[in-house]
Amino acid sequence: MISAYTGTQIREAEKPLLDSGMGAVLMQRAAYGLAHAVVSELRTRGSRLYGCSVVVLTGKGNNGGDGLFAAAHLAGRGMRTTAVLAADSAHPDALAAFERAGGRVVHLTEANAPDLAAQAGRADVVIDALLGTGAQGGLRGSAAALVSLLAERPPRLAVACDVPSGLNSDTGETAGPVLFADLTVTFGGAKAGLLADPGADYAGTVHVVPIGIEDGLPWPALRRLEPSDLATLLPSPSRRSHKYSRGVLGVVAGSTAYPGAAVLACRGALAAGVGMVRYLGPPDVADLIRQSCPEVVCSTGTVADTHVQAWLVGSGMDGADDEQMQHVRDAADSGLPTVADAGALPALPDVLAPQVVLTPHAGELATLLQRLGAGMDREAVEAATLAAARQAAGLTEATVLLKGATTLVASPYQDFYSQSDGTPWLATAGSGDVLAGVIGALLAQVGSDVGRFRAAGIDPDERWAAIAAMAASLHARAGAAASNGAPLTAGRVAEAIPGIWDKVSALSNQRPWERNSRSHRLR
Ligand SMILES: NC(=O)C1=CN([C@@H]2O[C@H](COP(=O)(O)OP(=O)(O)OC[C@H]3O[C@@H](n4cnc5c(N)ncnc54)[C@H](O)[C@@H]3O)[C@@H](O)[C@H]2O)[C@@H](O)CC1
Ligand SMILES: Nc1ncnc2c1ncn2[C@@H]1O[C@H](COP(=O)(O)OP(=O)(O)O)[C@@H](O)[C@H]1O
Ligand SMILES: [K+]
Repeated sequence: MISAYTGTQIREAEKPLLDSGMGAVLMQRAAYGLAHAVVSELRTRGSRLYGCSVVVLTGKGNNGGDGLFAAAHLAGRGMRTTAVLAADSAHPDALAAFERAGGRVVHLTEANAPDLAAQAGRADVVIDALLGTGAQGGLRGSAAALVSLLAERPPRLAVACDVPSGLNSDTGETAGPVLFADLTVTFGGAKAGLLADPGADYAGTVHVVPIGIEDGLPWPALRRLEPSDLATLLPSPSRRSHKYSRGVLGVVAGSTAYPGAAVLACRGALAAGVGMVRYLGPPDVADLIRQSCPEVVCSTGTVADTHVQAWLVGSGMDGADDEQMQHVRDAADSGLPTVADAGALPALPDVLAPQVVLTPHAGELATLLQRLGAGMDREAVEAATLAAARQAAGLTEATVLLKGATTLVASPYQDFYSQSDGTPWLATAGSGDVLAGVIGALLAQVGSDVGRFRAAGIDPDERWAAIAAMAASLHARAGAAASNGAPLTAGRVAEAIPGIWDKVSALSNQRPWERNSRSHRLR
């Protein structure tokens, strides 16, 4: 499990060490980790090190200090280093070390910003050390001008020091221009803003460098499940299992206009290991399901007389079908874990419960928030995904999974997950229906297995968010595997799920020391 923290949490964890006079040591660790990451990245790219040109953009705070000390290390390896000082001062010890190592210093002004941007654009490496966790708002003045110009002609390798400057390290929100990084080298722990869109767009690959504050870190602001977590959390049947003990999912989905959504939701659920799927819906949709997924049991009863462990409601549903909408409300009211997708979202009461997992994309979340009186349109949701998901979970008291390139899950309590394991090829019609099926299948199988989550360090009351994150990760990994860089259809995402399940389950046999490393990369 990868944990991410707000800038404030990281600074509080640093404080006892700073108070005991360890500040310079922490900075050296950060700078060495940054320099080492730059060297590794250049080697991976097959670039030479000696004579390689490095431009470090520096602000006046400790972030600039990290950048200057790192550049001093790189100068010591024979790289041609230039520091662009964007403020009227710079970290004095770091600047002195940089100059001693033979680095060249230039001062940024409004007038020379275009020249320096052109120079940085030609460099082999640009290190962005303008602002870190101490940023108040975005880049301003000549630093903003430089970064805007650099965006037009980006360098071969842009490396952000701790966070891309101008990005809010707590939320991933931006104010003003931000340089897109290929690699963000972040210190002491991942910052939550690097794992939530739009911050994740700017961060590139995130590399965490431990600096010795890790034991003082609090409960993370955000977590990310890794394959080894899936290996621990995914169920496997015991020798005496039968289809009912393995979990039955009830599906209320599809309409005459969108019958395929019900089929895809059922396929997602079947592929994700559920013991049985029972379908409740219009006869024409049921006929299509019988033809496409003969494993599904179609019935005509009500929610109350359909015996299941979890419900999936809403995919491809038509709000005009009163009977179906009544099923949706009954399922959400049943107390059973329920995934509520697409057409179910407008039909549900405002206040729900944590075992109800809502699965909006940004547009649907904006509509939901507007209904609840929180005025956010789609653009506002996309600009502040973490805040929007948190607000929706708080207002509805449900678990909210916000779909997108990064999928965020917010529990109504304190747990948040960010999964980004997929491929943009997943943005294809029906892909969300498959995801709803996977969530439903996992709710039915492990929703009541409190011990499984407690053993994995997850508060049992917060397990609904963990289940949604597990499903998002499985779905995204299946999509990436099925696509392999080429176009994808939703049905193929479902087909790829058992293969991914098998692959990650194999990790549970791995030796624990193979799962840990001191410094790690986030995919
Ligand atoms: N505290 C420590 O000992 C450590 C801090 N580390 C580094 O220190 C960074 C935090 O350092 P600081 O607290 O000095 O903060 P920053 O370096 O992020 O920047 C703060 C400085 O920039 C100015 N500033 C803030 N917002 C601005 C804006 N929008 N435009 C222009 N100037 C602005 C502030 O007045 C302040 O002088 C971390 O991101 C990390 O890189 C690491 O060296 C590890 C150890
Ligand atoms: N750019 C992207 N990169 C990775 N995954 C994406 C991207 N865009 C969308 N997805 C994923 O694809 C799925 C799309 O779901 P949704 O928008 O509900 O589509 P539909 O309604 O057609 O089924 C979600 O799981 C979402 O997280
Ligand atoms: K930075």
